[in-house]
Amino acid sequence: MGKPKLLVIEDDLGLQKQLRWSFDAYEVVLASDRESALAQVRRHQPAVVTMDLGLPPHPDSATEGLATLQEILEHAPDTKVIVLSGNQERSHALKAISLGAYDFHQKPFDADLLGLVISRAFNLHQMQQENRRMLQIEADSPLAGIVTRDVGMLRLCRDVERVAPSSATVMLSGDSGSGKELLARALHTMGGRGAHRFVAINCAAIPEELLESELFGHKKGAFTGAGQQTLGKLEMAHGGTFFLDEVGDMALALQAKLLRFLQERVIERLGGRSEIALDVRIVCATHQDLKALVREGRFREDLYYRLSEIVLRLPSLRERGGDSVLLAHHFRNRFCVSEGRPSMALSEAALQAIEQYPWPGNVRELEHCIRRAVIMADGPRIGLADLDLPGVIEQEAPVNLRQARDAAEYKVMVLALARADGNIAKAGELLGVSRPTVYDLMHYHGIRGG
Ligand SMILES: Nc1ncnc2c1ncn2[C@@H]1O[C@H](COP(=O)(O)OP(=O)(O)OP(=O)(O)O)[C@@H](O)[C@H]1O
Repeated sequence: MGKPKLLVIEDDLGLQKQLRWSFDAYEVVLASDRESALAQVRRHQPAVVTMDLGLPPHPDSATEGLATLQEILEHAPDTKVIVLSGNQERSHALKAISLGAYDFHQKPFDADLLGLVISRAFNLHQMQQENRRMLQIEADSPLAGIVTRDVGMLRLCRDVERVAPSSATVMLSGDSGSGKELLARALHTMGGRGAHRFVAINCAAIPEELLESELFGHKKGAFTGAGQQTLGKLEMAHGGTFFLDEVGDMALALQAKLLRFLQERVIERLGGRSEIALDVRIVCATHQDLKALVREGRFREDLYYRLSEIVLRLPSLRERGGDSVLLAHHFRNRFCVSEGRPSMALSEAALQAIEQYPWPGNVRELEHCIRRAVIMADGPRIGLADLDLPGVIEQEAPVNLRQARDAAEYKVMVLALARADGNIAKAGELLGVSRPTVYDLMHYHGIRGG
């Protein structure tokens, strides 16, 4: 990726150069009047612009500058325009802000301070662009609540749309936290059962001896402790959808009862005698290889075929190209709102780590990680350390003497060249070194001549 583009609108050539020297972290493009400024905006679409209000043909008044500002914002309303103004022109600067300028800064400019304002403007612009993209992706979402750009996931969402109106029993297979319940809910609402209940049960989380009454309900006194009649979860889901999570963990005896329900669509409460007919759509999920369990004799083959009329496999998060970063933005937006924090950005290092981390706990792990980071981050930026990812260590500030010297030398070079207005001989005098040494140093630090 190239450097971000900064447009400098300034008719004083000396100042133009000075700004370019000072902000060479950006690709600085220049303009000296309204026409060239608009041409540069159209051509480069810079995120941030610094502008002098006194532009030709009326360098002594703010009219031309304010008109240029208005035209830039009409053409590219997201552009962050920073107005550079003299002390006596405060009212003009305020007028510029009322017309939509992002900020103003007094001349003569202080490179460090203006640098901060510019960098904040770039961050804000980037965040606004990301949010806009996010809203668009959410609006384009193939299924409500599902955020993805991955081809495999998009195909899967289309499959969900297709099977939702049918009465087929669907099995969702995929790693833990990959979104199986989310898809089961989509099947429920899109299958025309949304007015009724979606009831979920996790077979791995409920002790074997309780699971039967959880599923089928019981009559008063059906077993010790059964104080009153209780509806089973299947009955509660009448008219709606019943989601059986981790179905591979169900004990064999109960598997037989579930099979009977799937064949006859009636239940009998524990301790009861009458049969109750139910209209329930069954969706089940597993992270295990059920076929292998069938081979090992731990899962009934006939039940397996009943449950897997249609099998949909969810890719793990690391198989979905680009989705981890996309979801990180999505969760950051969501948690900034729910945790009452102002908008926050994810740092470049954090985004890189998110992209590279394998996410064994899938979307759920990412969701928890971003929630924690939103709560714990000190400033408006989520850094690598805030993510607290196992095995990812933050690069520390250089303690190496050579690196520290290089950094200091670079800073002084830029300053001298700016003061000397790009004149190499003059910069050499200021620095106390010869012209060829200035050239060498410029070459070494990758500083371009102006
Ligand atoms: N594509 C997605 N877009 C947005 N949120 C998602 C997506 N996939 C999953 N989530 C969110 O991630 C979390 C975990 O998803 P879910 O509970 O559906 O996973 P699961 O596969 O059913 O997990 P388990 O197997 O552990 O029960 C939920 O909060 C869900 O809303």
